[in-house]
Amino acid sequence: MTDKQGIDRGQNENSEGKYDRIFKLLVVGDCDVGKTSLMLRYTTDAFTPDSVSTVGVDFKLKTIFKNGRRIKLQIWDTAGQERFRTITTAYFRGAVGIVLMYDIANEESFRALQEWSAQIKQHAAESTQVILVGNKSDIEKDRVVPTSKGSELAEQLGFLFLEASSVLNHNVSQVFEQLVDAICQQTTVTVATPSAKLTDSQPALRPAHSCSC
Ligand SMILES: Nc1nc2c(ncn2[C@@H]2O[C@H](COP(=O)(O)OP(=O)(O)OP(=O)(O)O)[C@@H](O)[C@H]2O)c(=O)[nH]1
Repeated sequence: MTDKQGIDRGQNENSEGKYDRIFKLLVVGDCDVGKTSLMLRYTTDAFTPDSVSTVGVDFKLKTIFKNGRRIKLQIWDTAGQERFRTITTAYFRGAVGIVLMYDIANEESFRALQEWSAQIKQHAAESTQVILVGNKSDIEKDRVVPTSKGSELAEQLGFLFLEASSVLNHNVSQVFEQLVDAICQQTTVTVATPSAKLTDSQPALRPAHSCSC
């Protein structure tokens, strides 16, 4: 059901099935920090140790239930490689939530967060919620980024923060749940209409409308 302003108030159905809300989320960060693994662990509950480097972008869908509403998450996994940067930043537009990742055993991936946050500020909407994720918390012996450094940076940037491990399935669902909670707490979120196409050549959703979860 769509009201006069074109805002979806009821249940919609498109080729991806029924939903009340659809949120476009993006997973970004340097190469090899574990973006694909996190997305796959969350959407398929599987971990594949020999995952291949993402080329461009890819997405997976997952439906969750919140306050009796069916929320479809459209989770976009982006390539960490610099050569894909122009493509991946185009996908920031229309994202209501971003998972920004680094590897707790890779100092360079942590330093790169300054550049990633600058890209987010430049290309994403001001209302976009961001969660900083220190990944690979299972390899504590190789840790070079203390938890306190991660949480301090997140606080400074105004982002949520968690450490996670796709290997151990530690905090994986919490990453997405906390991000969705933050999105739902806002009064204005981007809502896709039933006609929104899930193609990788059409990354943008419809303009922001007021709604709550
Ligand atoms: N120990 C450990 N290894 C992980 C974890 N998550 C991913 N990895 C490994 O890290 C490597 C990179 O994982 P990917 O998920 O492909 O990383 P990515 O960020 O998607 O990489 P790009 O697509 O190249 O940007 C792979 O060898 C994974 O098996 C984790 O939580 N713990």
